[in-house]
Amino acid sequence: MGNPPIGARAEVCPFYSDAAWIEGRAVDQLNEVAAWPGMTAIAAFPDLHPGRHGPVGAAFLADRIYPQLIGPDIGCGMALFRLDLPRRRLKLDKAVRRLEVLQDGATPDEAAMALAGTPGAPLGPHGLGTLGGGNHFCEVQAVAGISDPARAAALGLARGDLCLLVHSGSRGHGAGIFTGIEARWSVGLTPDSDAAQDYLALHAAAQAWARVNRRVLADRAAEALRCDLRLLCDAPHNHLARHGAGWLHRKGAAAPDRGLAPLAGSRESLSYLLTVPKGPAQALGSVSHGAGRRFDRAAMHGRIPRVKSTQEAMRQTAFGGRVVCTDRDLLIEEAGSAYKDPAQVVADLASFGLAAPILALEPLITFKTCAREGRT
Ligand SMILES: Nc1nc2c(ncn2[C@@H]2O[C@H](COP(=O)(O)O)[C@@H](O)[C@H]2O)c(=O)[nH]1
Ligand SMILES: [Mn+2]
Repeated sequence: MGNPPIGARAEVCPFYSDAAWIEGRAVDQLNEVAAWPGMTAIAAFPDLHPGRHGPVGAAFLADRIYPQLIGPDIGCGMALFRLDLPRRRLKLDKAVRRLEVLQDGATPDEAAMALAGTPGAPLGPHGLGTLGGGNHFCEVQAVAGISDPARAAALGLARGDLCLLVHSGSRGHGAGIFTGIEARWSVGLTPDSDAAQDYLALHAAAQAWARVNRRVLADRAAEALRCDLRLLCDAPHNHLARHGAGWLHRKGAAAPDRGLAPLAGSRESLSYLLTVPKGPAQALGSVSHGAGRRFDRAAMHGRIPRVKSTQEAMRQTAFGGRVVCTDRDLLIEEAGSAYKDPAQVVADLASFGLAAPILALEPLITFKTCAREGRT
């Protein structure tokens, strides 16, 4: 393939309509990354928004490896499970109390057992079974509407059924790997260099660790709710993968799992389960995983007053759901109004033939953090 000549730019393919809320700063970032050495193609999705080292909500194909496009949360993803629990048996306040165990993380024995024999094992058990901060969450949801009855039935899902959506990644492990390599990334790592090989090995471990973490979180939530659960799909959205002769960097762009991907809205809007067909080659086998930020964290502090009455009100949602978040800054920064309209994101993806909704999920309990000493 060879490097493009200096001044050449990767083709940027936007998969969003004029109705999408896209910040100019995110488009500027796309254009900057398009001019990076060795960048060959970029797909931008309707959840696109500015990020620290490049835009979020996009997939980047290059002939070399840019760790900064993946960022610290290597392997972050969304796993959706069906809960074997009738909705009438879910008592919200009791369930909220029981879910507080999620703050603790796995015991060392549980963690060691869950990691044993996986590529994540060398990273060790520290932090396993914890969500982390920011927009990570574990959410009990109910099927609120079905758009594709045949696919929903094939997945064993009907209106009112309960699901669990877990959004988490590799915690401090990914961050440590990223910091360790930081000084060497600026023009990308050539794939056969020692630095690239080291990064790839650590990246693979972090990605596997993150997947185990989502499973452990889900198992602990199901145990707390006294029910069984079944995995529907686990789609990572911050990672590096081979793609033809190049390296595909997904930054907030999901790799579908067996043709399925969750699309998270916010704690105050619907989320969706999508079916993802092969789609156009320019989409680089990727799709949106969320609604995407509309306002950054600092802006949210200007939009929502930090007063007690407002904070209390934010712990209940328009769906009658509960939000477990004792961190007052996080409660504001992650309010539903921080995010774009997920229905518009889904409509844009559908109009480009990238995905179609199977069903919509309403949030019942969004667990983020509670005032209880965790294990880690
Ligand atoms: N159902 C919920 N969705 C949420 C919540 N907080 C954020 N989100 C959505 O998830 C993605 C995550 O983005 P990432 O870049 O950190 O991977 C975000 O775009 C939101 O649309 C929530 O509490 N519940
Ligand atoms: Mn994420």
